[in-house]
Amino acid sequence: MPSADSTDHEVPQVGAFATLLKEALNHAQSIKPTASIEPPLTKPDFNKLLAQLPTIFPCASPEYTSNNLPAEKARQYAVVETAARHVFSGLVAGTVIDSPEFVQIWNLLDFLSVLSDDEQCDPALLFWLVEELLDSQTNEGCRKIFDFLESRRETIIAQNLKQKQLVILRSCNDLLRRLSRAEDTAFCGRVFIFMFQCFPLGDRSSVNLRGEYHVENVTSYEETTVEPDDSADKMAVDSEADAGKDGKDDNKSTAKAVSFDAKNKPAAEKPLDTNALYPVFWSLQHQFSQPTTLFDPAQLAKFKEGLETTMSAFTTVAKLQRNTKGSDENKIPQKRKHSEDDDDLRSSTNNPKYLTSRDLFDLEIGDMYFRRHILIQAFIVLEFLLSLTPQAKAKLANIKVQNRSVVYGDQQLGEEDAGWVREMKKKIAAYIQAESEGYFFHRVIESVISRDKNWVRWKVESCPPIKRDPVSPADFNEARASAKRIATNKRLRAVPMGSLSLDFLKEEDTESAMEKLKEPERWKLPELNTFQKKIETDDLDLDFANSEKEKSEILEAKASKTWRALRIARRSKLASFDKVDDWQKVDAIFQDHSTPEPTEGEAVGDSQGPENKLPLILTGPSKVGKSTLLSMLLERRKDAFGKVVRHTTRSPKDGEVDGQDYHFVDSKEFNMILDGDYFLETSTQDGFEYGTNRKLAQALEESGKVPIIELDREGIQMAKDNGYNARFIFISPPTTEELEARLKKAGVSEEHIQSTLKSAEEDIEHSKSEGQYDTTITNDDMEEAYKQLEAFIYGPTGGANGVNGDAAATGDDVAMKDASNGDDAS
Ligand SMILES: Nc1ncnc2c1ncn2[C@@H]1O[C@H](COP(=O)(O)OP(=O)(O)OP(=O)(O)O)[C@@H](O)[C@H]1O
Repeated sequence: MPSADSTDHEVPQVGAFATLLKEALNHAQSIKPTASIEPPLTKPDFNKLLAQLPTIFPCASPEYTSNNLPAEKARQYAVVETAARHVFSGLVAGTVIDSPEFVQIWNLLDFLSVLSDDEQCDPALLFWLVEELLDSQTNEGCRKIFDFLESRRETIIAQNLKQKQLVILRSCNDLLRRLSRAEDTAFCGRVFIFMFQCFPLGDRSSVNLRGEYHVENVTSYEETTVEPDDSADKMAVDSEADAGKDGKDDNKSTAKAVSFDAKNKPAAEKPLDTNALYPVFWSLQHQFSQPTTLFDPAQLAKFKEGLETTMSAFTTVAKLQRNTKGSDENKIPQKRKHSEDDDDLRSSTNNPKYLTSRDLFDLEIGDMYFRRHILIQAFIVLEFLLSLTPQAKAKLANIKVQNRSVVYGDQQLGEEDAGWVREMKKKIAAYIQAESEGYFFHRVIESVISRDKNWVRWKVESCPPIKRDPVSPADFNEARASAKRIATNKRLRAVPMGSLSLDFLKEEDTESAMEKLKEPERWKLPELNTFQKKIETDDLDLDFANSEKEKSEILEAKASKTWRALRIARRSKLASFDKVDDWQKVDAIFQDHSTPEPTEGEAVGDSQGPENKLPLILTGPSKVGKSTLLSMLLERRKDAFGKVVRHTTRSPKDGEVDGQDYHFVDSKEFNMILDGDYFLETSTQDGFEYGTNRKLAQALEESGKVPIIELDREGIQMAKDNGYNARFIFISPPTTEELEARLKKAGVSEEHIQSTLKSAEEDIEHSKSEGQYDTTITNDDMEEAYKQLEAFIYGPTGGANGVNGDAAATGDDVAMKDASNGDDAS
């Protein structure tokens, strides 16, 4: 039994427990002879000592019963705390954190953790001591303490977290206040991560509810201007050779930077004045770190100008880098070589600040990763600006309790500025995507930003609890019953509307009944021309109708016939639809009697799918006929294919049907799909999001259909970057004139026609690069193009993602006739 150390402590139990603690420490040292934090000591290591507790505190025994138990327990906790603090302060005062003896503190904390889980001391005691320990140590020492905390995190927060939360939060916040976020980011990050892991996701204790910015993070740079160096027609090329020749360059980095040598510069390329760019570029950091300064119109104007200058400089740099690629002299620096000194420096400082020396500037902007870093900052600030548009604010209007600190109710971004922001976002997105693995990188940024928007919204909503209560059994049963009600068929008609009677199946003679099923009128579609006569008769009847009622009945009947006729004509006479302006006059669809009969294998309503079930992705210039070919395929090969309809956040236009033209969803739903990583491609147009949900394609595949997706070139690239396995088909126009004619016919404005033709040429050029598409089909004659499409789809099963060499042999015609010289390349 431990003896009471009554000379040191007025309360005998304190002395007794302090002695027990010391025994525990000695025991710990004997079973863990190392001086390291690991391994943690656990309850079985201290079982013998725990068994002695009831001799000091009778209430520590599980069998102990008393009416006064809570008071006795409170007294025990106070005694344990006093003794523990006493031992602890003795140890802290007598050992330094780097010494091997300091392991005693870790052992003491482990013992207290065991006591706490055993309900023999206050649950927060361990953290109170940790708090003191943090206060007593330098930053370096605090890192060690965090090594301990991180190593024990799961066990020390597993029980009674509520009682511990406050002290954890207080210690972490105190520590964060001590550490400069700017200078000790990595450690700050550890502290934050520790907090995030300790607290439930929806806990608002550490949320920056007031939306404060870290305004002390000032980026300083050399403000004095430097005269351009005319002696060398280059932009500060840092090469070892130069540095050797010219003593003046001694202070420059010895790593090779991107070359801006005028000799290698394409004639049209504007030279880049990095001296002028330097202050403009670095001044952006001011607005990046304090976006609210942009409420001042002068600051906003400066920001716009600065970002535009930076973007055009980045574009020039990227072009120069592409042009000089391959030349050893002008290699882009991939990584600086670090000397050993550098390594030492990096391990002792965690300096997230930009190095803003003028000497480094060329090297920095020549580095793609550096440029990306800046562009991410720009993206964040642009998103912030967009949150000030009336449209963005309207989305918050239905939030009842708004956290005004993060809404900026009195600020509004004007239409013109909003337009600029959207354009700039597009520009930056295109820039990022064009660089190495840019699509993937851009997608990551988009996902992070869209997630962040959800957090911002949560803050705007004043952080409502995110934990949902479990559904009560009563609610569950009610939901199940109503789902059943909805899903259960209503009373069925004896014969579904428009269906032929199946009564004959009841007949005794099953064989003849089955024969009747084979009768052509049961499964064959009526001939198109049969409708012509019926519609003509309706027209005649209309002329002789005696009353409005009779007239409307005839009109209804005619509409039904016309609709059915159009559906049949759609399979083979889609081109004649252009001649139909009025639904009352559909003669055009009956006129061409040379409709080709369905060829073998092209059976009407044939549901047989191709052997190769890989999804098909169709692309090609606008109005080349993608949708037309796709509709033909869906119609002629019923049940074999299914179109994957894209999602969008924009509202439906006149005539657009939800689920048919697009899935019209709100941003929240869109972001949920994005967050789930279900989009195989996304794009932004006029501020609205578009995306193809791979789940829809998957669902089609699961139902036995081959999914068909219509995408533009960027979409295809994204799908490929995402590793989407599909067959890629490029639809090419026969000539630019023909494409122009189709564009005109479709009512596209002259200005758009020119830009569409230009991008069509780029698409066609791109399609010729090897491995881009599995096949190219020239859509001259629609039926012929359709045949080629089927031939490819049903043809020999080849690879995908542009590796199908066989596909080119299936009659595809890669080249577009060159309209300018009349050269028919086909
Ligand atoms: N081979 C063809 N000959 C003549 N006209 C055609 C041919 N193929 C398609 N068209 C017509 O061209 C127009 C555009 O076709 P469609 O809408 O299918 O193009 P698209 O490539 O899907 O266009 P977008 O990409 O803009 O959606 C339609 O009026 C269609 O009838």
